This record gives sequence, structure tokens and C-alpha cells, in this order.
Amino acid sequence: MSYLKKPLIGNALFVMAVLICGLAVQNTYYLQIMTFIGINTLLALGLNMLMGYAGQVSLGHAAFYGIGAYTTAILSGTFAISPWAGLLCAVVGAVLVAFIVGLPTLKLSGYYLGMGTLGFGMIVNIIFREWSSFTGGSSGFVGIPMLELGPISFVSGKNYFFLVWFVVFIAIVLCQRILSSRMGRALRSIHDGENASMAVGVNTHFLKLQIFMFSAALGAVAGFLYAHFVLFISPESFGFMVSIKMVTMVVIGGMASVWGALFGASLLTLLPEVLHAFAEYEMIVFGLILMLVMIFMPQGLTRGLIDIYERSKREKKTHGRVIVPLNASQDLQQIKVSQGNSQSGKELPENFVQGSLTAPEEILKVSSLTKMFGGVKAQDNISFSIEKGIVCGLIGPNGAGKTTLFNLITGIYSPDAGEVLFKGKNTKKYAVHQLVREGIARTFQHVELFGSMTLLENVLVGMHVRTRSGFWGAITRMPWVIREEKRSREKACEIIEFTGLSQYTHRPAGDLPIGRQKMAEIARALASEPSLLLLDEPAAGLNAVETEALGNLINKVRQKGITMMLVEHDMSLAMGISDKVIVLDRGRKLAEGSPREIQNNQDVMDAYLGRG
Ligand SMILES: Nc1ncnc2c1ncn2[C@@H]1O[C@H](COP(=O)(O)OP(=O)(O)OP(=O)(O)O)[C@@H](O)[C@H]1O
Repeated sequence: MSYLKKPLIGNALFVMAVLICGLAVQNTYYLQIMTFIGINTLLALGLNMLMGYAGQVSLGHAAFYGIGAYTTAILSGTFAISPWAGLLCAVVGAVLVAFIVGLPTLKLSGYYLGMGTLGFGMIVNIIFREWSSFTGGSSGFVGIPMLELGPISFVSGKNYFFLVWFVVFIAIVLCQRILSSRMGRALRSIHDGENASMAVGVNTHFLKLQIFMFSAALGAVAGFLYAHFVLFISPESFGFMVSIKMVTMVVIGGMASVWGALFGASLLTLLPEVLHAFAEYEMIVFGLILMLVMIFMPQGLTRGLIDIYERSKREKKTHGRVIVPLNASQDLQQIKVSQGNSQSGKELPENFVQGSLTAPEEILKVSSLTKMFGGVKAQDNISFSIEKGIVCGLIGPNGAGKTTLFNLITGIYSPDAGEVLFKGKNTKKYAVHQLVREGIARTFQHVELFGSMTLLENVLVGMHVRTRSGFWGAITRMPWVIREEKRSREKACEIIEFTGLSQYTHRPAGDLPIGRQKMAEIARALASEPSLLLLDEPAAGLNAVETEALGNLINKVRQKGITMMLVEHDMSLAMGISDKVIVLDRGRKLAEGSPREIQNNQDVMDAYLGRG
């Protein structure tokens, strides 16, 4: 469980720093500033999970902060209900609102999502302003009670400081647990490429909704702590500028970094105090800092500084040494040997054997499939079937409709007419991620790995449909969750070894040479334990040695009984490896038969070489 060790050191340092600050600082003003930093850290942590990890921009997040603050203020101030019950209502209320708002909004992306959340933030702020009988309107809400917990009173600044930072610590641990889990990996995969994430089996909309609700809950807790600290709230504290300030905290601190959120929150809370004399220029200063960070350290200050430190460490290490360049041909030779010799190469885990070599059973049946793009008939009444365990080559000139056919089989496109039956079931009933669970996996014509994640993490995301721990599993870390994680990691390493990529296991996938990236995509697809694997031009961009290694790998996968469809322009590979070949031309099926029959087919030759 080495993945559990790393945060422990950071967390221990964090606890020590909080204890030292809390015990050593006596000045009420400084304690107050540090308490505000804690509250802002909670806001930044929540937004960072959504923006930094899941890649979803929210410009109205201050609304949840306000919902938390107003709920507890009204319940405890007006109705004299215990503030702790108010906290529960605040969190439940914010989560419910996030669910209702997120359900349609998170289907949007990019600017549209930004505009949608911005609108939501504004509507909530108008409600705070206009519903004055409850909220006190523009003049604000007074009479919020101070917090007490049994004999502990949070009247003193010191107690409140410890309360807030204790909550921050809990939030940090929860975020870390989510991020190092199956759910966290799936979230990061959405950030790196939502289409690929869906295609490997992640229910992206549900996951985005879950993390939106989690970040809303953190916002509501921050609002609760704020309300009972300042004892007076008004709509300005939760307006558009506060949402922008939250985004700035995340961006400056460094997206996708838990400690970055703390850093960003500290900086943006301290700056206004330092620049007190220039209060009216506050937004200009923030804007300027944001611009500079985006230009010089687009990954945020925390990540940027860590990168500089790591680079200088690497330079120091290599200083004075002869650097031996990576010997590409030797490296490839190794891959060939490990793949070509199934005795020495790693076998796929047992349960990967999904089919039988001898079974003549039909796994895929495509009937009268038609797909139009405007006036272009990308699929024109296509019918064929694929038997279990075979490799079926799919060839045709550019624009013939091969990738469209893959997109129809995997559910990315829905057909205008006709149907696809996979194992006898109509694929129309399934969403993209559900088809992966049913057993269809694919690779892409243009590699779509999750570039910022390691090869191991990519393969683990590929296992998403075969594992089950979710949000609660991540935060409770029950023994079965730890066992599942351990098993997944072992299995992922076996798959990586099977594809001959062991030496790249912990390297970011985006840093791999293109040939290895193609193999890595196959490894990720195999991780979903498919019975049908669709390979879209796997040899494109590969040199002769890499293509040979790829051929060996496809053969090894075939030996496991996994049925494959292979779109390929490299004819010697397609003809050499396929049991049968289907030829498409301008959306129509031109021919179907054994490689030899296809090679001697006059129509096929005409399509490729031009008639006459
Ligand atoms: N999303 C889309 N919108 C509009 N037209 C599309 C879309 N996808 C594919 N097409 C069109 O459908 C036709 C078939 O494209 P497709 O990518 O399936 O061909 P292909 O055989 O995979 O080509 P290549 O070998 O060049 O990848 C082309 O004319 C293409 O322009």
C-alpha cells in the first residue's frame, strides 16, 4: 500500500504547523486571519476537486457557500434550532441543490458549463437579496448565535481557529482518499479526455455530478463556519466576485493539487490584508497575479515551484555523469522477445479468457446499418457478422466509413437505421460505458491516452468497469476497498507486462514514444476484460520493428480467445493477421472474405487503385 504512505508525511507536517500556529500565536487579529484562511481553504479544496481534477469550471460556486451560511443563520438565528442541526441541513440542502443544478448543467462543457454555473450563482444571490423576510435582504442577517459543543465554547478566537483547521484537515484527508481511489483516477481521466474516459467505461456524467455534490458540501461547511464566526452575513459575501476569487485561489495555487488549494487560499486571504491601503485596486492586483501565473506557471504556483525544484534536483544528479541515451532498437528488441515468446512473456490473468478458439458462435451481428452526416452517407446499409475468437480486418480507402462503424458499434454514434447486436443484445439499449461493461473495448485512431496519468493509472482506469468501489468506498477505505485496490494494481502490472511495457509502468503516458502509446492503449483496453476488441489503425505511425511487435501482441491476444476487429492501412499486417476481411468504400460494404479472396477481388483493387 505504498500509495497510502506519501500523504502521511505531508499531513503530519500540516498538523504540526496548525498546532504550532494555534498554540504560539496570541494576537487575536492574526488568529482571525488564519481562521479565514482555513475557511477559504475549504472553499478552494472543494472547487479544486471539481476544476482541477474533473476539469469542470464552475463560476457560481459561492452560491453553495451562501446556502451553507444562510441555512444555518436562519435555522439557528430565527428558529433557534441547534447550529449543529443547521450544519446538517446546510450540507444536505447544498448537496440537493447541487444535484438538481448539476444534473442538466454538467452535461454542458467548456464555456457553456461556465455560463450555466454563473447563471445559477447569480440566481441564488438574487434570492438572498430579495427574500428579505428570511435573509434580511441587502442589509444582511444579524443575530447568528455563537457555536458551542457541550462544555466547549467557540467564542474565543483560539477555539474557533482549532475548529476550522480541524475541519480543513478532515477535508484534506477526504480529498486525498478520493483522489487515490478508483473514483479519483476516473475523475482525472475525465480531465485528460472525457470521450476516452467514457470509451473505457467511466460513467462521466454521474461522476461529475458526484464530485459537484461533494464540492457543494465543502462549500456549505465553509459557509456554516463563516456565518458562526462573523455572526453577520449579507449577499455580498457570496456574490459573483467571491466565485471568481475562489477560481483564482484554485488557479494560482495550482489546479489538481490539494496543497495548492491551501496555498492559493492563503495567498488570496493574506494579500488584501497586506494591500489594505490599496483596497480599491484589489481586483486589479488579483487579475495581474492571475495573468502572470497563467503566463509563467500555467500549472499554478505550487506545481510550478515543485517542478523547478525537481528539475534542479535532476540536473544536480546528472551533473558530471555521462548520460547514456535510450537505445531504441535494443528496447524494441526486448519488447519483441517478450511478446513473441509466450513462454517467457506474462500471461493475461485467468479471467481474461472470454471465448473459445473453436466456438463458431457469432459475437457481433450488424444489420442494415446506416448513418448520415448531412449529405454524406458514412454507413450505407452495412450488414455482416463476426464469429467469436477471430480477427476481422476492416479495410478501405480514406473516408470509407471504418471509424464511423467503430463509433456505431461502441455506442458513440446512434444509427439512423439498422441495428448492432452484441452477444445477441441490441446495443441501442446501452450507454457507451455500459457497452464496455458488456465486453466491447476499443483503441483510437489518434491515441487518446490520459496523458498526465502514468501507464499504470491508465490501465487501472481501464479496469473501471470490473471494479466497484465508489465515493463511500474511497472515503471509508474499508478493508474490501483496499483489497480491491491491491488486486487491481497487481492485475494491471500483469497486463502491462503482457504488452511488454513494464519499463514504462510509472511513466506519464503522455511521455511515452508513439509506438508504446499505441501498445499502452491496447493494454488499457485489455484491462476492461473485453470479449470484442476494436483496434483503430494501431500500426499508424509505427516503424517496421514496432509493427512486428504489434502483430505479435495481436496474436497473443487472439490466443486468449478475444475477438478483434482491426482497422488498418498497413496491408501486410491486416492481411497477415486477419481470419477474414471486410472492405468498405464510401460507406458501402464492397467485399467480405478471406484475406486471399480479398487480395484477388477486382472491385477491391479498383477501389484502392482506381478503375482502369
Ligand atoms: N462527426 C462527423 N461529422 C460529419 N462527417 C463525419 C463525421 N464523422 C465522419 N464523417 C464523414 O463520414 C465519412 C466516413 O468517415 P470515417 O472517419 O468513418 O472514414 P474512415 O474510413 O475511418 O477514414 P480514414 O481511413 O481516413 O480514417 C467521411 O466522409 C467523413 O468526413
